[in-house]
Amino acid sequence: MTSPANGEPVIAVRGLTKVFGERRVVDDFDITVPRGAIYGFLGPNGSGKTTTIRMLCGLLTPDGGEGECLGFDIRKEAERIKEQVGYMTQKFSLYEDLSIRENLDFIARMYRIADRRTRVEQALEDLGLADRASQLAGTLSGGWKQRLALAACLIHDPKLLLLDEPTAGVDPKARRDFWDEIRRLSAQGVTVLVSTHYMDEAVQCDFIAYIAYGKKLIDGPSAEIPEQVGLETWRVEGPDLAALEDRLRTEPGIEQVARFGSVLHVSGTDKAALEATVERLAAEGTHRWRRQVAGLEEAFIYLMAGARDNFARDKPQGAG
Ligand SMILES: Nc1ncnc2c1ncn2[C@@H]1O[C@H](COP(=O)(O)OP(=O)(O)OP(=O)(O)O)[C@@H](O)[C@H]1O
Repeated sequence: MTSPANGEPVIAVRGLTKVFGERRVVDDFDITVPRGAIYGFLGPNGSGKTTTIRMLCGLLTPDGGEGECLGFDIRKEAERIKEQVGYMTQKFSLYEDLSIRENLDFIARMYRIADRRTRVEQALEDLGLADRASQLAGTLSGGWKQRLALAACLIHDPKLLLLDEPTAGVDPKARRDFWDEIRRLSAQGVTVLVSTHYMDEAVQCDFIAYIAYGKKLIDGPSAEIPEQVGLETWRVEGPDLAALEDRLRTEPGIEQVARFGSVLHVSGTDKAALEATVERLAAEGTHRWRRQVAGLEEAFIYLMAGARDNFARDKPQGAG
């Protein structure tokens, strides 16, 4: 069976393009995903993340572009790709009137898994679902539904997981548990591509691509994203931060004020303008100012703040 060797990327596509009507919803998109990586897709609603994911796994035929996923041609060998991909969609798509075990058994039958019963019991154990195996899927909370959905898309041992906003609407504790599971899978060599709107998920990714209006605006290892965004950041602490926060938002050179506990992180892309403002405010002597290395958190807040729902209007505005 063809499969990418260790050093080869699991996904390598170039110029991926999809047009719906007159809209180019994915535009000349390149992406390379190394084996075992957790790769995050960030971007506003409607920026083309789902469409890209669907083209990568052979569910949608691109109008332009080429490449391989899991060593198979995304245009000509879509069926082979689907066999080895676990795809978790935004919408819960399992049977609500079947139990957890019955749902997994059904999926295992669809994949014609030889040792079906053992595999289902194993999946129940691995995902911590064994105690609830008889519970109807429709009666599960959001976090448990999502765990079941993950178990279902892992049942055939996929090499690549495509997760489309897997934790939307799930509470932070369930989200952390989910991510522990993703890390465990990644450590076993499963490659994960995940789209998200959440900062706490973005910071878990090894690589990030930021997408707006179907175009990839930024991508790279997570640690390099802040530099690419080009934010200069200062931290400030002292009395009455709420009032200071309001004031800072009107000062020149300050594009973002984010609160982290008892400090504010103040950022901008115009270094000189920001420094002039900081110097002036620091001279007042009421607050302590210190230069701060911009992290992924600041970069993420900056990117998402600039983003609006794509295609909500005809003309692009404020992308990224
Ligand atoms: N089958 C389709 N026919 C026509 N337009 C479509 C189709 N599928 C998606 N679109 C449009 O393409 C654009 C990109 O949608 P897509 O779902 O890929 O974005 P997304 O980044 O995943 O958004 P979200 O974060 O909201 O899921 C949207 O404007 C959407 O309405």
